[in-house]
Amino acid sequence: MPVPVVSVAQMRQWEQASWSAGRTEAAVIARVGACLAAWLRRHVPHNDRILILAGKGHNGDDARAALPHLQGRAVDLVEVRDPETALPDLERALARGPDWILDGLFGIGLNRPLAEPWCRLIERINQARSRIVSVDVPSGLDADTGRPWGATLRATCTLTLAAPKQGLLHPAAHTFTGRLEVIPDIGLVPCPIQSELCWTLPEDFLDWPPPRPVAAHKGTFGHLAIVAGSTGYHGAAVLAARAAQRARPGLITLITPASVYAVVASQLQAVMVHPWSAAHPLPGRYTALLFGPGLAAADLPAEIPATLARLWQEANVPIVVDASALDHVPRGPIPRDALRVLTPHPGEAARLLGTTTNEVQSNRVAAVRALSGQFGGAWIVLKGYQTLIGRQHGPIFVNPSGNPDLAQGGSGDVLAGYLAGLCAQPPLQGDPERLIRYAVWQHGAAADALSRRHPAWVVEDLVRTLGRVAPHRVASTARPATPTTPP
Ligand SMILES: NC(=O)C1=CN([C@@H]2O[C@H](COP(=O)(O)OP(=O)(O)OC[C@H]3O[C@@H](n4cnc5c(N)ncnc54)[C@H](O)[C@@H]3O)[C@@H](O)[C@H]2O)[C@H](O)CC1
Ligand SMILES: [K+]
Repeated sequence: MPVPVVSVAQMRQWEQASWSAGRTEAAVIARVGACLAAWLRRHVPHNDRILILAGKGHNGDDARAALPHLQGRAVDLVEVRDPETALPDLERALARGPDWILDGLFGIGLNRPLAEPWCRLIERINQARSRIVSVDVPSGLDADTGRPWGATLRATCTLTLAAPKQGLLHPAAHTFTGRLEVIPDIGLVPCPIQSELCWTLPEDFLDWPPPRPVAAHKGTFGHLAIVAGSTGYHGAAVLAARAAQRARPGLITLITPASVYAVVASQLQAVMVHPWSAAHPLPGRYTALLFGPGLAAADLPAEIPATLARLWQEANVPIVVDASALDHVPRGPIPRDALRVLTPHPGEAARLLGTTTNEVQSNRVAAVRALSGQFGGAWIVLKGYQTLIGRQHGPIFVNPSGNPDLAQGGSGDVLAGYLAGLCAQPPLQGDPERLIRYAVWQHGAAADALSRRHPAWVVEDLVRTLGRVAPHRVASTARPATPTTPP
């Protein structure tokens, strides 16, 4: 289940509900310690030195509770109850050159500006070139607003407990949180809080996509039509088609302008390729349509935008629209039960909304709501760091996977193709919310798997890895998700 994004007050409410139901703080802290240690054992090379900084509140208790589970590792513990008296111990520990610091100085209990000695201590830790893993919140950050209370540790990774705190998702917080991960199960009662924003967990997909029926044949899994590519942009069509293959619909047909037909067709085998013709029956027998990647050249046949506009308003099969094709989607109502998905990046979202990229980025949730409102309640995938998925009403999901190595031309074409390949499959069409969340998560998780092995990967590698990352439970003792070796 995705977890809600919460305020500090809501987190306290959840905590209280747990204690009232008989859960104990001691048991929760012990479990948090075990989860933190499991994360460290998984990510920290065996000979690396770890420094645990334990503050005076429960955030410190959490960090301290990891210690018994790190036997056999080089670990120092420094208790920081007062910044001035702790300084000599801290300097001694830093002189030992810790590779990693587990930051348990302050969590959600920080509720006022930090005095000068605390700020100096925090800046001193930031200067020590260790990788910082923050427990719950980077120490010094206001977990509600995402702004520093004077000084804040700059974490490589923040392991937030039970649910992400709203301030951690604020753009101002990103340089302090580093990569944000959620440890969902710390032993509290089921979450009593509802929130507009929900955080997707890898374990949401442990049973998805469902197993294929033994007697299935290619007709079971639908037929995707992709309308993509144009002079100068033929590669986008090829990438989208190859990514769609990774989603494994029964059949894929790519329809591309005659000007690039030969070069596109020569790069694909299992995908059927046709030159664009207004006579080609759409939606015809297809079970989903993708319009977009590479439909950007000035000489694009005029019937393509017109066909998209007609199908968007009439066709009763799922339609995904990406990239330049977004400009041809008509505003207003869409057929009642037909799936419609738009996948803009912030620049495209700004163009559609008649605003600036900065405006979109400063309130991404509002941008999703506004776009969906304009386009008849369609699903919006607003790409970028922590991609958002949602509609005009209902929950908006934050995707946790992906990393800056995805910032390369073609990665959006790959997402659109993969997403459309899933949309085409009748056995998956009953749960569009999970389908879209899974496509976005898998795309980011494939990038993460590649980056763990080698950062210098290219989009063609992404296509090869897509669909191969197995979802896992966060902070379990199981191995992290890694792709299997491509055949
Ligand atoms: N939320 C949960 O369900 C659980 C959270 N856990 C962890 O506990 C912390 C919150 O613990 P708490 O003791 O309330 O607060 P902190 O550890 O963040 O420490 C606050 C500590 O510092 C004092 N303080 C506040 N502001 C300042 C300041 N500007 N200068 C100096 N001192 C300050 C405050 O008075 C307290 O003494 C949460 O983040 C989780 O890590 C548990 O795991 C249980 C479940
Ligand atoms: K912390």
